[in-house]
Amino acid sequence: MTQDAMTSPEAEQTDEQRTGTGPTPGTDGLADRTAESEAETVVDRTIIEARDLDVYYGDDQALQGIDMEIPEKQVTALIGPSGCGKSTFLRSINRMNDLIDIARVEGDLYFRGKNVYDEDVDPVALRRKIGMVFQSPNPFPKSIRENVAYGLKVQGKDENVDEKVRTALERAALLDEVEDQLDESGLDLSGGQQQRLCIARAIAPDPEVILMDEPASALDPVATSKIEDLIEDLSEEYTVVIVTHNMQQAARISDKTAVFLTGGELVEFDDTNKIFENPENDRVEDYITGKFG
Ligand SMILES: Nc1ncnc2c1ncn2[C@@H]1O[C@H](COP(=O)(O)OP(=O)(O)OP(=O)(O)O)[C@@H](O)[C@H]1O
Repeated sequence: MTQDAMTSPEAEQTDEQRTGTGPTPGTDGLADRTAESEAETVVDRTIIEARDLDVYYGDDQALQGIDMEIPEKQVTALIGPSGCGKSTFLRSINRMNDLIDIARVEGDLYFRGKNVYDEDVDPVALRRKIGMVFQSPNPFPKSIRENVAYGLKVQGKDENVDEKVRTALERAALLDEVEDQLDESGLDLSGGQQQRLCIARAIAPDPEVILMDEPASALDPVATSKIEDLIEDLSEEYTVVIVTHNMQQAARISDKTAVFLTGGELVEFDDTNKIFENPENDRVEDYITGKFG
């Protein structure tokens, strides 16, 4: 998927708006971060948990029985050969697969202990807590300021928009470069700057999780390096889950690595050092050492 459906007007229109009254606070069925984080401060706390998750496209099964616990405020990389289901898993976390007619999900996917597939979860609200950045930088054909302010306006967060825009640009390591051109088109920026603008757009509504689907694959090495530094910085504040084809990138920036292999199986999930230095599974070792894939 190349379209930034997470933050696009189409995504807001396509999704059915549902108002939930679940067991957790709020009207979207989802827990409130402040209340939870005050209650508990545990290192390596799980924020996303998949339990026996299967995803099908029509009759074809793309993911098989995935079990995974993703820790809060760390970088988790999803790696594996083409077609093994990495993007499908990423999209299942914030229900982007809902937008694909033939996609069907079975099993459980919890965000802070709440199953995101429960009836009372509003997928649009879920995507505000779990933002997404795609492979190709795709700013709207609008000013830099409007690009970042988009998510805030949709939510009716109209107060202090300029300040919030600046904060998001600063967190995305872009403010210094664009401070004097906030009213110029986002499309006039370089590819790397456009991708950081898309990251600023994703973080402006203050999500808890940022999903990234090969965010640097269309960029040159210098721009890639900036995005990698940024991802490491972002993980102090956010949970980052990133799909990458680049094993060196996964090794450089992630804390945990999940290795998917053909058939949509999660073969190994562990600390990144362990996966790259001493994997348990022979097929993972073969993949890491380039014997296949
Ligand atoms: N929208 C879709 N409709 C039908 N089948 C799909 C769709 N998206 C993915 N698939 C299929 O599901 C399987 C997993 O695809 P997915 O894109 O999740 O894998 P991936 O590991 O992210 O691949 P890549 O690294 O090439 O992006 C593949 O067989 C793919 O053809």
